[in-house]
Amino acid sequence: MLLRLTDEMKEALPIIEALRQSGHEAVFVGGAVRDAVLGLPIHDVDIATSALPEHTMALFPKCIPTGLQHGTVTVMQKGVPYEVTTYRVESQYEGHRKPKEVVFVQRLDEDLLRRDFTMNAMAIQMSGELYDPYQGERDLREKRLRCVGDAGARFQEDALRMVRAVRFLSAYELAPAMSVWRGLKKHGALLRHVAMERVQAELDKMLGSRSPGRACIWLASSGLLAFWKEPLPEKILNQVNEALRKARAGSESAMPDFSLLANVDERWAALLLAISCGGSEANDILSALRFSNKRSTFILQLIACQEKMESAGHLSDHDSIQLKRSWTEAVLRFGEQTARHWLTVAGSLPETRGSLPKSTAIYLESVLDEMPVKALKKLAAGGSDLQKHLGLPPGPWLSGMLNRLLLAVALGEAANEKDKLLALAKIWSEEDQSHEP
Ligand SMILES: Nc1ccn([C@@H]2O[C@H](COP(=O)(O)OP(=O)(O)OP(=O)(O)O)[C@@H](O)[C@H]2O)c(=O)n1
Repeated sequence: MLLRLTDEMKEALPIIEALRQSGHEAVFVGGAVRDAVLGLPIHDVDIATSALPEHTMALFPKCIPTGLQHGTVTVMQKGVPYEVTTYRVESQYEGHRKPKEVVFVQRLDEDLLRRDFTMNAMAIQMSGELYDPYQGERDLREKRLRCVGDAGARFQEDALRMVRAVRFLSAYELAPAMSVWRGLKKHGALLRHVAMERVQAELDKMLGSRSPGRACIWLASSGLLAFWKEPLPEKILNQVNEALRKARAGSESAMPDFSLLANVDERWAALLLAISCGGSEANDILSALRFSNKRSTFILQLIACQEKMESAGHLSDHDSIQLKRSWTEAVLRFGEQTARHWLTVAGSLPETRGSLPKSTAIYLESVLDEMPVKALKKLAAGGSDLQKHLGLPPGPWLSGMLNRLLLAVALGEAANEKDKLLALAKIWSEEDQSHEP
């Protein structure tokens, strides 16, 4: 079968030509080949070669030995990095305590044989000819996910492949070959040996793909969630499985509308909310998955913002003063950017999980646009102005007073002028003192 090389592959042709001129084989492999066969946009172009890493390095002045023990050299071509990996096989699985050994080989079909799925075990020559010894193209045409050779052996070699299977099933709308499904059910527990960082990266790709809702449902039916290295508390695991089981039974309407969310962390927040996780359950899941502080803070803030807005009620009642007040407090607490992200997330939620009606989102957006101040640093009076004016030493009262003034200005109940704010603070502080016992 002859394919048209994609533009990204054409850009990488000089690397293949140079390797071939020095007497080595070199071909395109991996996900780019799979996506090119499907006519989908391709991401990273990977190259496999019969050349040993030291030969590849000697050929290209601009290269980085990114994974020499695995035979991988990153070659820079017009500022773009390409992974060039020597044909290799791995020693057979002998239990997780024994590290696998990489052995370089001379033949492409041997290299393809060690790969996970038939659709990932194809190669494209520089002529555009497809090399497909394990019928990956036929499996793709027939919408089937099949392992290269024995599924159990492939999953034992690398248990993360079971999570990859779930991603591929959903992203490419495939059905698992019987052997793949049996393999998933039989070897799920091996996932306990996989570092959570790798699981997280795979789940990120899943959630970032075209059909995260379907992926979640596959994930639940595969049973893989029970076998994380960092296990989820039983209660949360049951809750997640139950929510995903409902989503499966009630079709995708129990899932967020992920197509509205471009950002993967917005998708995480929407998913966690859709499966009824509050802040503390979400925190447990994100820390088990080793999310960075920055990412989990953002996701947890989106969840906290939803909880705050839901507790205000009236999400469909624009005239509610309480709604405007809660929204203003939320913007000041979580910051303008997070509040805007929340509007998108809340609009994507299923109706059963407090979805934000479009008309309310438009109203809240206009409130936000017109808010006179959105952060403390924009307040016309600062902490030292207040201390001086009220003649009080610094203390916890100060931040309370500043936030009270900020809210009044943000709600349009006070002007953002220093003299007026100081006068207001004086009145409030006198009132507070008169109420003290
Ligand atoms: N656990 C794994 C990971 C990768 N591969 C092989 O290495 C290739 C490249 O892997 P990677 O870049 O991680 O994934 P892709 O298949 O390219 O998919 P995507 O780009 O969507 O992540 C895969 O196509 C597959 O042939 C494998 O056999 N087993």
